[in-house]
Amino acid sequence: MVEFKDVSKMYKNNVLALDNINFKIDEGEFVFVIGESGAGKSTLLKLILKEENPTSGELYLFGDNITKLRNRRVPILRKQIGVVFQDFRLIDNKNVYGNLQYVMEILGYSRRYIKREIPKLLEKVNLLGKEKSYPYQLSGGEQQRVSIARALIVKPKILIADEPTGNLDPKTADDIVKALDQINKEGTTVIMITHEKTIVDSMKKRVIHLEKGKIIRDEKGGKYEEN
Ligand SMILES: Nc1ncnc2c1ncn2[C@@H]1O[C@H](COP(=O)(O)OP(=O)(O)OP(=O)(O)O)[C@@H](O)[C@H]1O
Repeated sequence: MVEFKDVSKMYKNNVLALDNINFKIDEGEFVFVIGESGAGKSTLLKLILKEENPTSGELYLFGDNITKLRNRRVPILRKQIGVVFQDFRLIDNKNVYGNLQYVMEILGYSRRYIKREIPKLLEKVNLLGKEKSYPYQLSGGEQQRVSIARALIVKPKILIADEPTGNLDPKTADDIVKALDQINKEGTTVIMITHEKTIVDSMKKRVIHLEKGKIIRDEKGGKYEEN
């Protein structure tokens, strides 16, 4: 589903953010990407989303080599990937329903479909009944669940979560990870960047550990730190 073959990324300032990366993520996997600040985690995501291109190596997504994908084809690729950010990125002056509706309208879905689909999305993240609430009326965990629902609009094959629990207390963080786990169990591949040791240790999922642009560990059922 995602494959990096000898991928390196050097930015224009000569920083080598990724150094000969090799890994493959299969359909249905749940993978944590961990590593210190500057290890290259965000760069890895940017390559998957085609926000950046590798300096060398080959990148495969859904079986296609996307290394040299034409710009006009990038939106089609992105529609298959949902993204969740640490800072939620909701629209403050739209309520929960409006936040989802807005994105769906931009994507060109019909009014009927939107009306039918929003309750299903909210049900998935356990937010039915909160349609009329504005972001400021929601807890951090609820806001993050709205952003997860928004990421699910396109029915993505892959959900990428970039430190989704970074702004949340431990209990709420745990709920968010459980929501992601449930989405994974329903078939979506999940890639989650995190710094939270307790979450990684409790989930016992695959761990890809980056250090200075290199993968220093890729372990199934791994922990945050090596045993
Ligand atoms: N657009 C850019 N131009 C130049 N250098 C960059 C750029 N983006 C990232 N870098 C550098 O590449 C390296 C990897 O950065 P990256 O953002 O991928 O790390 P990270 O693991 O996501 O860090 P953090 O946990 O702090 O978000 C760092 O040395 C960073 O300064």
